Amino acid sequence: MAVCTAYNVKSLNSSYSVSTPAKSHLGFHQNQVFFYSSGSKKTNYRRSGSSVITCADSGTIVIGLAADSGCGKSTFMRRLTSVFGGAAEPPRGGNPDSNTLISDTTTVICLDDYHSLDRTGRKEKGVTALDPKANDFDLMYEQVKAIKEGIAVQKPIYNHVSGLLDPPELIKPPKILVIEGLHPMYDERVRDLLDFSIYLDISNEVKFAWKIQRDMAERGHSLESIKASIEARKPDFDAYIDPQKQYADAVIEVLPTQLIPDDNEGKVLRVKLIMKEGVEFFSPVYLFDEGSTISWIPCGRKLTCSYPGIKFAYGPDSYFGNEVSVLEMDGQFDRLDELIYVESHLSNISTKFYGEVTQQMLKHSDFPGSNNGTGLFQTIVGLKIRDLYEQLTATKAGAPLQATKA
Ligand SMILES: Nc1ncnc2c1ncn2[C@@H]1O[C@H](COP(=O)(O)OP(=O)(O)OP(=O)(O)O)[C@@H](O)[C@H]1O
Ligand SMILES: O=C(CO)[C@H](O)[C@H](O)COP(=O)(O)O
Repeated sequence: MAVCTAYNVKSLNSSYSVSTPAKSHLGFHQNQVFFYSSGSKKTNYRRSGSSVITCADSGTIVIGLAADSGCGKSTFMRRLTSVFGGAAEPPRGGNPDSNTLISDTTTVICLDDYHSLDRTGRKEKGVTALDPKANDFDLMYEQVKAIKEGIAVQKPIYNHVSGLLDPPELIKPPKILVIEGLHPMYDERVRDLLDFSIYLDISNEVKFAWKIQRDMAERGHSLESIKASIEARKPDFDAYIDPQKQYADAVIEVLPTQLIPDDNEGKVLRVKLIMKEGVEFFSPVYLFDEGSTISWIPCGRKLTCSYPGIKFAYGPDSYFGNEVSVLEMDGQFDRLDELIYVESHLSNISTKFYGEVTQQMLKHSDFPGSNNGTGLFQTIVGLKIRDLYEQLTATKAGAPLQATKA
């Protein structure tokens, strides 16, 4: 959707005419003229006289979400889509093994679709899917750029069931495109297209515990095969995936709890939300007092906590040489409805009404991590993305036009 505004247009009257495919969506207000159209980024509108007005498209906003496999990307995407008030579904009538999820506002594409080598090809060449050699970054860049500019693309599909590359599917430009997967911030060209980026940083101990839970309980894998798969991926994970966190605007870091000495169960988690300072349209969340260093145990009269309790921390820090604010939660909630007490002490959470975070968390209490900092911080980042989208769209829509003589 292009929303174009021309300022200081003199002598507007009903005889003003515009030769544009969007003529029916022309609107006047005071001395401004608004055009609404769909299509590519720049559209020229010719006035009946001789001036040409160039206007900018509000375009597609692109969000990058990076994490290793099995680290909560799908769960995060479901929380994000819900913040925009919809449910995401695979493209209708398309490949049943498509990795894409579409809702009214968002389209989530999985970057596994840019694997250039299929499962057999990787095996033959002795490379993992994490190796850049197994991925087509030129195509990823071209297609994300095209979508950002309002152009639909035929994106390949990597079929996780067969391990083959399936025929492509059509991706139309949405309001928000989320590119999720192993490498959204690896290639500098793709990275530069991102309006906001998130890295889910799951420590090895926790990743192992989650993998066991899913792949052993739900997929029937053995403990040995899970260990072997994590070990086999580790060198490439360290070389190509993990370094991307230095570029992220927000990092959700998940660590074992510090509340239970030598805990190795991985059930109680310590979660940090690391937020870069100075990112346009993103103001970091804070606890009590912006910029201060705070330690807070909220358990007591207003928050029920069983062993080992809950501890929050907040303060400024440095992360890969960048100034950041860090909000931390260790422990888990006993009663989600009491989360409102914590929410009311957080600021800059970009809610539209009092208690929206608590409402979202209660709505999805069955999602993994809903009783701890993973669910809380994913929900908050979802709200921040909505806020960023609204600010970016408003800014682009209101950007002064360059009016030039034809
Ligand atoms: N916050 C969490 N707390 C506990 N377990 C979690 C959490 N997030 C994810 N998990 C576990 O990890 C599994 C994978 O989560 P999810 O499907 O969201 O990850 P993913 O990154 O999309 O995985 P993949 O890339 O393999 O599809 C879940 O089934 C669950 O067992
Ligand atoms: O890391 C992964 C997903 O993020 C997968 O391992 C990768 O896509 C390879 O797929 P498959 O397991 O089907 O061979």
